Amino acid sequence: MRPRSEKHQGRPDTKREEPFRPRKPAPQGQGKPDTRNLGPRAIALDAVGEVFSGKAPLDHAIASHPDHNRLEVRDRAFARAIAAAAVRRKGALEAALAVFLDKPLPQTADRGRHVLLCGAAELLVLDNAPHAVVDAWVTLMNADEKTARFAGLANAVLRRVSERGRGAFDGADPLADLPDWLAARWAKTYGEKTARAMARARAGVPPLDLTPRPGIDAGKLAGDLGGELLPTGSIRLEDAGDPTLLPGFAEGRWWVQDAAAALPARLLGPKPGERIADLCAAPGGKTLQIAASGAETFAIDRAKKRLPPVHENLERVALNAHVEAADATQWTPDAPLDAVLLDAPCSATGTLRRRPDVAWAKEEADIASLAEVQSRLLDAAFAMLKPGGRLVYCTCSLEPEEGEDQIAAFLERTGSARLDPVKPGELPELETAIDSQGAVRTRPDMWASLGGLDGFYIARIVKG
Ligand SMILES: C[S@@+](CC[C@H](N)C(=O)[O-])C[C@H]1O[C@@H](n2cnc3c(N)ncnc32)[C@H](O)[C@@H]1O
Repeated sequence: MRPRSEKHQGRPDTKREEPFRPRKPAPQGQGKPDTRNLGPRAIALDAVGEVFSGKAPLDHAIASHPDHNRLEVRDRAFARAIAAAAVRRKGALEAALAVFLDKPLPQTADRGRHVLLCGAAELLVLDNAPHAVVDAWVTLMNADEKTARFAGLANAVLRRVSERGRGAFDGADPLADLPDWLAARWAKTYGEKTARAMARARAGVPPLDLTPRPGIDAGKLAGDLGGELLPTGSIRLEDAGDPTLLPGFAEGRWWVQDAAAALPARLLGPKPGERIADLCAAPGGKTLQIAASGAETFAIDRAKKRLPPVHENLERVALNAHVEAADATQWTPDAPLDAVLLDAPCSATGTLRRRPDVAWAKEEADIASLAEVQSRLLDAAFAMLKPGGRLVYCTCSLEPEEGEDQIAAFLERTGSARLDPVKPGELPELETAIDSQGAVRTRPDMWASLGGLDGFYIARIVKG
């Protein structure tokens, strides 16, 4: 299974990026622009502006748009598909546009540039009908006095992109889709070749991964769902549609969780009767794994507003946990714990294939401040353990400061801590993800033939 192109893709959550054909092409009227049927595109355009200016994450920008609630569900999905494609493939789309632009639009013309980007995204990523696409984006360019002067240019450029833009788009360097600071970082950390493979792997929208509830026949469930059972136990589906409509959702037979995100709790190895804390728990994917083992589970998260999904997930899957809103650096258990899972807040650069906007919501300086938070959380988590207790630390980041460097510094300052190396048999067909210390580093370009996986760092530590 390979990563799919955007036109066939879906997100891991309940929202999907789906192919879309406008019901009716926007009319080619003269004079006052006709903005009928432009609602989803206008929302996508505003959302792209919010993402690139760092004002809001993509889903929030779309859902909080004043016109969002007026759209049918199908049109909301269309708005998201356009905006996500424009954000995900920014560099490649700009490369295709540049071929037909004598010079770039001025720096002051952000909105005009975003019109071209969204139009090109529809043409080259979503493969929508060129005539309707060009008409709609030219009309939108014309509809705003700040961009109207570029309407003629948009018409000419988007037409040419639809006819001859494919080569430049397909040939573009995938690293150009990322903010410059992140592309440079990945190249420095992993080398140009691997960094490019990582960027390429996040260019397509990933499949949907599910974690089956323990005790369920995962092979049979995979067959029932038309999916594939992955070597580490997750089930992978392509073109799954809305997960809440899939068989077994309501009965709690599985939950949505990237195959890499399912590894930390598996490597923790929770056992019935153990007392285990999941310290940064919301929305609760790893809490469910721990609770399903029969361990007494404490799900702690600082963000109270992120806790309702934890409760809803536990209820749907019919599992129990003590759920509490608390800062994990302040929270203390009644008695020392058998194990702690710390899925620390991070830059989330490992999840770009699922959330392409994440790269634009962060700056390089954020990594150092997040690393400080992670360091405090690590110390607090370790203090909660009884002697012999286990700590699994993980982040969905590809940055060493939030992974390898973080754990090296922790082991250096904590005499009673030792790394418990992950054994090859614990990660079937993913043995290459185990580093020389016995920690785990997954990357989006791994498991290429199976459809890739998110980037995670995972270390298992024992208290001496
Ligand atoms: C990566 S997410 C956790 C995802 C979750 N473990 C899962 O698998 O569904 C990080 C979480 O850390 C929480 N968080 C950040 N700082 C925290 C702190 N000091 N104490 C507790 N939770 C914190 C955030 O609210 C966020 O929900």
